[in-house]
Amino acid sequence: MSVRLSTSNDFSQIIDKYETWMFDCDGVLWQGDKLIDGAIQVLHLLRERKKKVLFVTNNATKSRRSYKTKFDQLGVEAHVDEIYGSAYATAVYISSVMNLPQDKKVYVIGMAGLEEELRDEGVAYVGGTDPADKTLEPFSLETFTLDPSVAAVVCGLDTSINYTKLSKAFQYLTRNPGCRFIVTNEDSTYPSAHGLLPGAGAVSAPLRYALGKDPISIGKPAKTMLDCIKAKVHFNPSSTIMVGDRLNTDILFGQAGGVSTLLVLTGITSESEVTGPNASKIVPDFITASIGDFRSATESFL
Ligand SMILES: C[C@H](OP(=O)(O)O)C(=O)O
Ligand SMILES: [Mg+2]
Repeated sequence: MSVRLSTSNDFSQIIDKYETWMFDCDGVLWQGDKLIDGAIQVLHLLRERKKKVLFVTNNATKSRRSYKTKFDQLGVEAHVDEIYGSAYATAVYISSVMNLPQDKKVYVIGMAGLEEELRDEGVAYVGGTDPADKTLEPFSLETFTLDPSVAAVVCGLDTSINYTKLSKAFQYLTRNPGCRFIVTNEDSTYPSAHGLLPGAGAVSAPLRYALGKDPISIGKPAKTMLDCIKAKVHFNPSSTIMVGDRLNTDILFGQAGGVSTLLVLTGITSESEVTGPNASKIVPDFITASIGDFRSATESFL
């Protein structure tokens, strides 16, 4: 059973216990461009207490650099080397784990942030934000020229997803021998400031269905994301806590990495999913309504 945090003493004890804090972003720190109440103060408090702060997001629409800009615009202190996004982890996976040969490239379904991370890792790509693919014209297989150097299809959240992109991806995956199918993450939904929208998993779902094949998924809960963090940051799992709003990504990710987990209820997961009669089998160590609740920890030091 999860421990429900409520008193200022509960929050103080958690702060004392954990040295490394991994924060999910959408649904924990913000919803779209709207900050969660108290997030700035709580992050400030953790930094004051010399905690290590990391941001671990499945949202692949932004690169680490563009996340830094978002943090700056929202007035939240963050440094590029603290930010781990699934776009970055995907680019690192392709360049350093898959070792994509220099003469090969990937076909991208995704946005500018994913392209930026691929460029930074020296991965050549086609598709993505190319205006030629951003069309509502019917796709013509007759006039399509298959690029034999495409060795992987990478799919992330793409708010301009269309039939042309899906068809091209399908052609590469079925006609280029050995072409790999990689997704940045599989979140079924995305918590915008105004409510839920289809997530990256929903964007790649038509391809999975058409191919009858599961992709390699890089983001939480996959170990690939954790390996990417471990390659750069040293942390002791027993004094690390993962704070997230989704059970099957954030909380599973934390559990797989052997770190403690805290669920907040400002994003995807509702209270009934953790406490109701049909509660999920994924049980976080701690639950609180919002990250802002940690502000009350300051009260116990007054
Ligand atoms: C919602 C998720 O981002 P995260 O919650 O991991 O920051 C995503 O954009 O798929
Ligand atoms: Mg989230």
